[in-house]
Amino acid sequence: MVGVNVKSEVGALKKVILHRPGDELLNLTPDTLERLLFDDIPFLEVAQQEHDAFAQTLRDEGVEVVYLEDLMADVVASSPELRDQFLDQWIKEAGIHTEKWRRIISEYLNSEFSDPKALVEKTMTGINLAELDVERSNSLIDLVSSPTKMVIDPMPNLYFTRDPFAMVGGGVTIHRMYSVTRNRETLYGQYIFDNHPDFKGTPQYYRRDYAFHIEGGDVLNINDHVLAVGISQRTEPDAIDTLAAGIFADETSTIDTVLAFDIPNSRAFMHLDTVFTQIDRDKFTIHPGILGPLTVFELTPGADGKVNVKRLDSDLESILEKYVGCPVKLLQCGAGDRIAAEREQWNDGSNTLCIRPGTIVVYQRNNVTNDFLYREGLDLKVVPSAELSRGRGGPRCMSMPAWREDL
Ligand SMILES: NC(=[NH2+])NCCC[C@H](N)C(=O)O
Repeated sequence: MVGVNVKSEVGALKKVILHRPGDELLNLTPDTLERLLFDDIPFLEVAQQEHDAFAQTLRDEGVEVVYLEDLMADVVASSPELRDQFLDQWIKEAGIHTEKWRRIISEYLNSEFSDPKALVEKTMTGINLAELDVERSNSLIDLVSSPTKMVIDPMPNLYFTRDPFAMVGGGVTIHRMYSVTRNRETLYGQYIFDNHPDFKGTPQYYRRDYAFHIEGGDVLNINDHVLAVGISQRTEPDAIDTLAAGIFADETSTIDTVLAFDIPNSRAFMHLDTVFTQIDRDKFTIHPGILGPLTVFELTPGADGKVNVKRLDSDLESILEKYVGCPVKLLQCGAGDRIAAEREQWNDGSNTLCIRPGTIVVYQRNNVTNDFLYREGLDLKVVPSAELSRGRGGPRCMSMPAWREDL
């Protein structure tokens, strides 16, 4: 399958991009957790088993699973120039600005990581000072620095492939991220969408060097005419304006309406998909905590490339009914129990991945919400989640659909 096609949240999933959590998780420490956006340190071996179970669940449902690290390894293997250019940029964006350290790091990578996939994985893992062959002179580093400090940070959030880029219809948005730590992740997407034979030529509606931040957890494809984007901790309204103008200007795109959902700015609700996902043609899961404070704006093409914006003064259900085109049902995380709702939302109870209308992947630990969805007639594919959930992301966060069948 070449190119991308994602014109809904629920059309039969055919191809998805994942990242198997790797040694980057071993470089999380209590001191860096907050900055690296984790709440605890996952046990890597079990996190990998859980992730493999997630990938197998998708394969069993006929989905082609491709890994970000393999796509990037293909790019690195395809040309020595691209490989060098990527490494230079990766070193620079890791905050290494002196000639001396650039040389030490690139020599280390070139001598120890000749295999393209090992090299790509190393760029994800980060580099510890102790790994580098630095002469132990009487320099200040030797005297006061810890020999085991990170020279280059890991990228532990990479297994949330939902966020650094997002498919919008037949195009892609490559993001400027909210946090320094996640901004480096988008390099892989940029190289893959610029160079990989399976993705090259896909229209790019947003680029990583734009000024405003936006993340894929906020981007929901309602149908081939309507895109929903969250205004959240991670996505600025200015980015949605820019994105809407880019989509409306592309003649190949059929999207004529962007809905901006203004959700409260908090860690628990970092993206729209942490509180709201579509699970069937006419059903959504929702965290009751956002129902009150939610405001929705409609963006449509105006004259001379401008974008018209209008505030929608009705409740969420009526808004969805209008744009989805049929009566909709909002199923609440926690099944009406407020404590269960908050507990399970924190562990991604309303963050589901739809495989086809009515069939969804959910985390095992959210049993109150899962029982409720089961009783409402949904077909649940339950995956283990004790370790993966410590990164604060669920099945939707851990997956980037590249191809869904049209509805
Ligand atoms: N689409 C999502 N909800 N992604 C969740 C990402 C979690 C990650 N630790 C972060 O804070 O960025």
